[in-house]
Amino acid sequence: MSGKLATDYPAWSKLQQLYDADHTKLVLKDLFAADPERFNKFSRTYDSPNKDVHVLVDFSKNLINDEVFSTLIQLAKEGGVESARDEMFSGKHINTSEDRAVLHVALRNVGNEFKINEPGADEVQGVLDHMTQFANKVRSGEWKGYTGKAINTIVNIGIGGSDLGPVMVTEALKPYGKEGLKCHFVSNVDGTHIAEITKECDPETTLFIVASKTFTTQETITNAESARDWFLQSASDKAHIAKHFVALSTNTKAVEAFGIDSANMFKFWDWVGGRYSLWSAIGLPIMLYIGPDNFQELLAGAHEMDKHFLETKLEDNLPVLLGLLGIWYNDFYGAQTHALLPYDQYMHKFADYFQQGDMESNGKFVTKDGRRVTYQTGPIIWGQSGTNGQHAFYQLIHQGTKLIPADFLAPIETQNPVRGGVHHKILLSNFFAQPEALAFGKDEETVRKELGAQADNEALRKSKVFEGNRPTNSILFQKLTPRTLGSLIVMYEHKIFVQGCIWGINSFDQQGVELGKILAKTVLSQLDDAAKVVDHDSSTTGLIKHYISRA
Ligand SMILES: O=P(O)(O)OC[C@H]1O[C@@H](O)[C@@H](O)[C@@H](O)[C@@H]1O
Repeated sequence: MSGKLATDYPAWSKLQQLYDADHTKLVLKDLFAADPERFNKFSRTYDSPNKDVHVLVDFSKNLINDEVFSTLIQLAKEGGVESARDEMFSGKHINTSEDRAVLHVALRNVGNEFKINEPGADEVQGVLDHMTQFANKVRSGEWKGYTGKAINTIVNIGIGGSDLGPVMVTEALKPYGKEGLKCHFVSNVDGTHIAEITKECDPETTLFIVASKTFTTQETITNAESARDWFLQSASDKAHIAKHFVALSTNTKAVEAFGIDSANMFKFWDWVGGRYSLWSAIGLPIMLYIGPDNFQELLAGAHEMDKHFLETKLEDNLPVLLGLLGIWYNDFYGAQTHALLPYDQYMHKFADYFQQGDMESNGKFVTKDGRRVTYQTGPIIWGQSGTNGQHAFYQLIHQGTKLIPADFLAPIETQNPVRGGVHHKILLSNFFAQPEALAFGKDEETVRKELGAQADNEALRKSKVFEGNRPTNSILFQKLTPRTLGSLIVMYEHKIFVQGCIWGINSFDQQGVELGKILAKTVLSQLDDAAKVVDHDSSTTGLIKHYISRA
């Protein structure tokens, strides 16, 4: 990356000029009327080499014209997206603050197509084999618990990147999950989480997966210790831990100190960021649930999208296009948020997953060379599955005062063609209608006609107007298979990369999560005695003392 500010690029200045001069003219109704080819011009299809992943990205309902589009592409060129991408794939230490390579692409390097020399990259297949052997044993019932029974419940204990990926993917790929195998996820340090989950578990048939890159995360270690206590209440003998606890980590010493046999540790490497780790050993709960073959499909779909990102020219490159469009709204229109709206119930955790993926990556105010940015960086990511969102927050997207660019995602084929597919047709009709309504709205004249005798009621009339011109991407994919999901996740991963590159920030550290952790440690040491509560402001002191006085 160049160490430049985004504002240094001529294309950035040109985009500002285009926005200032033209944004009032970028009216979707007019742009579509003026160009019958707009859909063809501003949409792209992606087909995987063997055609089993198909994705259509329609970005024609964005507030762009030819000039804005070509200037955005120019921005990607000037911003060095291509060279930064090549540096990432080659293993250069682009995570500069931690002096690390960023090689999640090495975790799904199916067929070893990319030549990667980073230490550890040659161990990826060995760990996958280890995971596969283990998953096969558990899934077949060969792996026995301490009383000789097979495992029927897995509990992943992890947080952040060691939780959200496996949660999202196991939910998304439920149709591929092993029947009779229950998957639970404990993340929150709130004792309620582990207490409620263990109520649903039988110690004789439960496998705990302690997932932590560092193996020092307070929440995870606390939950793992509580799970171990709960388990030993029944199993008594510590020797039984080996059959019921495995670890996913980069920290062998800490895993052994916890009492987990290193033979039951699945390793990964410091060049795997937490929020990019579901492809690594962190994916073990996914593999246990959907099986090694489907996990391999997930990796294959991811790898194919990596290749697309690496080899496709910028104008046709899906992550690049999504990234640039996001910058247009984030930095020129002043949009604060971006909504992810999957019309597939199985993807109900998709927005949660990319909240971490995007916001922990690009929520940064200094550039890689330590300068404060003078522009907006990462957007607030939010959303939920359609059609639920429509009956909750779409009011604000349609008629609120904020611009909320949104991605609509939907499968052409449903996994559940209930009553001959009637549900899916209704679902998809909403998927098509909402972006149409957002783009074209409803003007006052139309409302007046519809209202008839009531049209003179001005307040009523105005309340029914939809201004429209609200931008969306519509992303249609064939079916939510493991391979397709792998491709979709990676499309968004690299979108985040493209944006971080242009903003000149390090998308791969997360210093912003540290301060709160340190302060919490200090507070924890003071919570049992009011006399110990020192060195805080009066608000924090008051709150802690109030708690102590009533606890
Ligand atoms: O996997 P471990 O090390 O427990 O970290 C879990 C999570 O911790 C948070 O503080 C963040 O830094 C996340 O990026 C990370 O995924």
